[in-house]
Amino acid sequence: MSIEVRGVGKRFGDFVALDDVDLSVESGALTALLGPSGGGKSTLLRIVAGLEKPDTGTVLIAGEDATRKAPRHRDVGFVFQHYAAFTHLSVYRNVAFGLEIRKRPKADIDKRVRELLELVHLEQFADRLPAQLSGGQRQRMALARALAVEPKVLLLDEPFGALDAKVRKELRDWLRRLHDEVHVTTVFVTHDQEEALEVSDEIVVINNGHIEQVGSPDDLYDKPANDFVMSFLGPVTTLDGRLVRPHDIDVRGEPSADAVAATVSRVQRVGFEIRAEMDTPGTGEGTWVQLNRGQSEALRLQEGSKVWLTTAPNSTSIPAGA
Ligand SMILES: Nc1ncnc2c1ncn2[C@@H]1O[C@H](COP(=O)(O)OP(=O)(O)OP(=O)(O)O)[C@@H](O)[C@H]1O
Repeated sequence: MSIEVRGVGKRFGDFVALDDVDLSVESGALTALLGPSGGGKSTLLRIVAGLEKPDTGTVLIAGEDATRKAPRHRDVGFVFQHYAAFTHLSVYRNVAFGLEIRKRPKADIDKRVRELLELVHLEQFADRLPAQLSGGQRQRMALARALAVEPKVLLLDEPFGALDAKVRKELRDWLRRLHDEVHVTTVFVTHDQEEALEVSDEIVVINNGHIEQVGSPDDLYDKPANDFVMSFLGPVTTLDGRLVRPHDIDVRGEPSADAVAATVSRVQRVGFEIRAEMDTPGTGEGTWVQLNRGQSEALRLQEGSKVWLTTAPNSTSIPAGA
């Protein structure tokens, strides 16, 4: 079901957490709210969930005005980072909880819980207590519990935030596959650009209570609206007054008309890549370039090498300070 946020503002005292935010989330999409800490992502998610009241504006869920509805009347499921499971109830009973309080027939509850445990790959852990699960398994249980009551919308606040890098990666692949199976409109908060780029259909970049840009991962990466979005989505450097990705700079050993002359000031190997820092006397700011080992060896790059830099054809660049 679609979500429409119109003119939403929220202050905490004098502090403006959200400033006149408009957002449309398409039915069935997997959308990331991405941005730095304190930007307003969680506040926006909590307003959609009904856990926080906006000062101004409206929230529509599936076309209906939900602004004044209590969370339990919004048909949303949510999962937060520090998910509070019922510690004394089994995994099965945790997932069944929402259905039990809605007094669904026992046989229906059993069927639904078994289906969900299978979906989240926890069928063999039905009788365990939450404390006997790993962090990743607990998050999957939380998702099964949120999905149990068939919400129209699933809201996830940093769902994998507290987990180590490998488990996060597994869970986000799994979330993508799960979403492809169940297609529930899902919005998740993350400050991790890789997580957003990898998993979502659409990314909403939020900073300082404003939406900076909304688009597909490719749109945002290839056509950033401003230097904030460009910098937030991946590494950047400057060349000739423009912001450019360091792997989009071509390094040549010979001068050419459009190239900027530079001197290598430092060469550093980081795993499979080579990072070369450059002094570009004509243009002020230093530039750094990402190369692979073959490229670096072919150019015999070392401190003091004279090189010429251009941006690769079809690469993304925007004026610095846009
Ligand atoms: N209940 C509150 N009272 C006062 N200030 C608040 C409250 N909730 C949030 N804020 C402030 O509003 C701003 C936005 O917070 P929010 O949690 O939405 O940011 P976020 O983008 O989700 O950040 P993070 O990634 O750190 O969770 C922050 O500066 C925060 O300190």
